[in-house]
Amino acid sequence: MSADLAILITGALPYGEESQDLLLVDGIIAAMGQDAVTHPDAAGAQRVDGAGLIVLPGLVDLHTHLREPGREDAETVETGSAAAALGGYTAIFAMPNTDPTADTAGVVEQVLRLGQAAGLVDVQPIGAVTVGRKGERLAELAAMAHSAAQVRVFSDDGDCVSDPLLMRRSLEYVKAFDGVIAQHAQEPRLTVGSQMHEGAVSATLGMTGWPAVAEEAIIARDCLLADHVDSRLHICHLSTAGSVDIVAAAKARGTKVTAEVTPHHLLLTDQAAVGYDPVFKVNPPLRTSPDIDALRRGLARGTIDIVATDHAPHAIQDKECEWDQASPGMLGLQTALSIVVLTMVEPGLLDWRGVARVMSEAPATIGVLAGHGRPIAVGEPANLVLVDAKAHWTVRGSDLASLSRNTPYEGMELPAPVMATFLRGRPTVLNGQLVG
Ligand SMILES: NC(=O)N[C@@H](CC(=O)O)C(=O)O
Ligand SMILES: [Zn+2]
Ligand SMILES: [Zn+2]
Repeated sequence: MSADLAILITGALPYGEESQDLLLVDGIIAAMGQDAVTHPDAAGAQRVDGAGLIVLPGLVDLHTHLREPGREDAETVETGSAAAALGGYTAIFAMPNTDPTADTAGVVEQVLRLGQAAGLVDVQPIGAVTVGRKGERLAELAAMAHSAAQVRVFSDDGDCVSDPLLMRRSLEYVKAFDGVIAQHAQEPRLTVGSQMHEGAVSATLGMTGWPAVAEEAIIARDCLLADHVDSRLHICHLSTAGSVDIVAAAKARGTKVTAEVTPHHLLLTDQAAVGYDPVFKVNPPLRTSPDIDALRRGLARGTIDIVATDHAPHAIQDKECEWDQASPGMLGLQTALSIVVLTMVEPGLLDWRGVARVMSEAPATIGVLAGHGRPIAVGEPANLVLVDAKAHWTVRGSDLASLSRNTPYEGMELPAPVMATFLRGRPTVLNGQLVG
């Protein structure tokens, strides 16, 4: 019997290593190398020319904002899924700061089903820690965990779970189902009215600052809490050199803490604010060059576990306005891999195995997501991305699949465009374009 769906990728380079053919049959990597060509399903397979292209496991984003339900003018599950597939992702975790908040089994199941209907990536909902993300009482974490969405990651992202007792209780609670609390580390009292990083540039511009200590104080507290109750803690969008040191110290004493950095915090600094263009307004704010150096080194040596996009689409009227009125956040899904290549691979800080680790394997492990972040090997799910490491592309917000245009990289020429993405052996992207 012949296969329903067979694809032969010829001459591609798994992890940037030696050239091989890969045969994908009915969602699985059926054969590799010489066996791929002699396999009975190879003759009838659709051929994809992979000559010279890097093959990685499909990317996994632990931190995406889709704006559905509630702000479908800024992004929908479908448009965000398209941006993700074009960026090389096969799975994304959707943050719960929607309207209504994803704090019940009903809402997380709605997001799950919208993702399945779009069918471009696996959309895995994140549940809110507290009801309405108000930081007052715990949401029904177990109901979300045991729902069809099988939520394992919980976060009040956009806001910090600042009450230490609620934070402790949530950490203890999610242990029952191997859950993790993903903390947006921002001490609210130290960041009242903050607009950008507190430092020399904010002083010159006369903007209210968000000091590094407002992030670091919460990370230190939560590492101690996670250690005390022996639970899993994940730190969202870590942005300062001091935060890297705190996480390194906590890991050294055995705390179950993991951490993420965004592409924009690996590249951009608070200097970007001098033109008062709100496209550069983001939480946590863009920091300084020494912070960037520490983040890159932290990611290279594993103190920081993953890169997550914090893809945060915002409608034009929420971004193209006065800086202090603008919503914080920037697009990330379609540019993340290119920025990681620019900031980590090209300077020699990370090889392609390292990229697979920080953008696919480790995020899937932290989020307890089966079928993603798996090795490129026979018998494994065919979730794959093909990247042209020798080519470049120019970022145009108007060309991106997102409904919003708030990319901080407008007009920049970036390396390593995504050429193809496969979700369970089916192409979602070919020749850099969405399929179907
Ligand atoms: N990162 C941001 O600046 N904004 C995020 C919220 C968040 O990640 O804190 C958003 O939802 O827009
Ligand atoms: Zn956040
Ligand atoms: Zn976020």
